[in-house]
Amino acid sequence: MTRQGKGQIISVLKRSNINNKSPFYFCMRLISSTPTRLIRTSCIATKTSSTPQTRTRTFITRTNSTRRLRLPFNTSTSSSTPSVYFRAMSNWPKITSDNPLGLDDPTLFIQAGIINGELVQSSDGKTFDVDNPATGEIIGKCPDMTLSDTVKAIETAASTFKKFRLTTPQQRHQWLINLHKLFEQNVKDLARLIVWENGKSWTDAFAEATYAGTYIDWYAGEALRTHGETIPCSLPGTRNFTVKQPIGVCALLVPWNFPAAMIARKVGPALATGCTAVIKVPAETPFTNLAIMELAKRAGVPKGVLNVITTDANLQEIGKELTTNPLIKKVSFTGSTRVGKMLAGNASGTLKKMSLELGGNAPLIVFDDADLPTAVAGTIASKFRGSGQTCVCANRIYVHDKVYDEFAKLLAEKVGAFKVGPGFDEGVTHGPLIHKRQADKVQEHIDDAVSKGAKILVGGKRGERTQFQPTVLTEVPDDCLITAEETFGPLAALIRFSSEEEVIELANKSEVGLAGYFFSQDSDRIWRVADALEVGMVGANTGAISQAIIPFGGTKESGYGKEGGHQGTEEYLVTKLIALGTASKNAQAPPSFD
Ligand SMILES: NC(=O)c1ccc[n+]([C@@H]2O[C@H](COP(=O)([O-])OP(=O)(O)OC[C@H]3O[C@@H](n4cnc5c(N)ncnc54)[C@H](O)[C@@H]3O)[C@@H](O)[C@H]2O)c1
Ligand SMILES: O=CCCC(=O)O
Repeated sequence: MTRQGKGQIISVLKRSNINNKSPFYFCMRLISSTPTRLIRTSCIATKTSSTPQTRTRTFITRTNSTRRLRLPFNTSTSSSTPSVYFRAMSNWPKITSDNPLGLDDPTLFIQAGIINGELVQSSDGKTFDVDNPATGEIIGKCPDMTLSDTVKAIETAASTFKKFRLTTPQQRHQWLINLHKLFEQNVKDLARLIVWENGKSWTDAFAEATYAGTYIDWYAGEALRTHGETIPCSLPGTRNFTVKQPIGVCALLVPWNFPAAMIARKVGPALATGCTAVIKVPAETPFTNLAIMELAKRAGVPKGVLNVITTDANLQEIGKELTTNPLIKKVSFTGSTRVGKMLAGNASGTLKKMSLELGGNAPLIVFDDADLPTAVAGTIASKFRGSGQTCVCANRIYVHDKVYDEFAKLLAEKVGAFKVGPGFDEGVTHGPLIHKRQADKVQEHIDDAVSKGAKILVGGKRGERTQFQPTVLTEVPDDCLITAEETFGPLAALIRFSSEEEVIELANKSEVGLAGYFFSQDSDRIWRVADALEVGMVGANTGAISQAIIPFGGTKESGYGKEGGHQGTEEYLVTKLIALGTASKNAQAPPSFD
């Protein structure tokens, strides 16, 4: 469904009479009866008693805005003024001045940090802007919180922990159940916030918001399953058992690429186990995180349990505080290997428990016995999610010589049909990249590979701002930037191989090892290759592995610790042994046998 309307020309700025080919300019005011933000124009210039000429120009503007357009109409002899039509896409939220992001529930748009349940500004009064990567337009502001704000948040989390640790599993289960219900009820608003600040397509954002909710649901169950053990005892008169206790105050540092799912899979286990937290949200995407905090409050999570720091300028010193302050007992970080190593170095001074979910450089192998349509679908699912800005994205695609050309053709057909644009636009499958530097990196990887002999089969071009066309490169040599480091963008690099031994060696050459994928219909090979890949997660005949119920995490320099599954719960617990003795008169000595 699209909304349609007609714009009003307010003035024609220039009209050349020199020759028929000169363009003219006009200034127009677009008036929409519906509160619509994205407008596409299609201009029809009519020559008196002749066929109208149509020129289409796509741009984004606010409702009722004035815009200067330069369009090459061949109408210098015409006496008529062109008309402007616009179409607003149905996924664009309906905005008003008191609901600038067009949320069903505008109170979910929070531009503040959170300490002890209060919405707070920075102690030095500074703020930073958050923009929409599709347009560069500022969508809101957040406090640029300081070191002293962070210390206050840590102290709040520490004092709240003394009480929160005593809550029952049933209470925590109920809060998480309530929160999951709120995720479901507000899934569209969460998806809208994701599109506004991260830029991903509406379909991707909706899928992410739904996926995030599954972590809350899973950890609602986990709250009831933090069982200890009883252990046979070798000491007379003693019984051994273990209890699982919450580790304490957690520092949770979340990235921008999955603004709902990453916080959900850290906050979920923290709440399930009775930990409190200071959450450092990314400057690019704070609003989805903050909306989730508002939902947690509505779910009944007590104040002081989840404290949020928003910062941009003070990132370094706040990151340091969160990884060195002795009140913090655990750090969970998702981001680059470079930053992860630095934070782990900081945290080693007080031996904090750490979970690090860092960069990947996933190999994806298509063997000659693969079912090619399955391999193409799996490659697309893995490579292009979030426009390639996903830690488990396939990065190096090894294709057997015998099926290389056919696979490349099938993949290019699908990738060529993708539509890149602002995430709310109807039909857009892939949104822009988060930063210009991400788009530059994709460009650099393409240029490097092409200079070494690779060919661009489809895509390869930049679009408006940070847009990048989904790209397939063929004949990529194994010694280029793409194979050495994760692109984190919509670039599928196809590398030839001819034997299983060779490709396993190439796949394992990377110093990181998060995910790996392969496609084969030979059951013996499936066992062999799944065993041989040096990664934390393997997708065999699938490109989609992410689920709340699995242990998500990597090996080598992709980090350590798991998120999701029951393993993810353990990360927030300490196991305590209690050896319970009895009065010596009751203790039975072990019998002796002749
Ligand atoms: N594993 C993932 O899901 C993931 C997510 C984002 C980025 N990355 C990787 O990182 C690369 C660069 O992206 P980036 O520049 O956003 O990554 P980054 O590691 O610089 O940033 C990731 C997160 O860490 C925070 N951060 C950065 N420096 C920090 C510090 N000193 N203290 C505390 N927090 C800090 C950032 O604010 C952000 O929220 C990508 O190309 C990709 O390879 C991976
Ligand atoms: O990019 C990080 C995580 C993505 C996922 O959970 O699949």
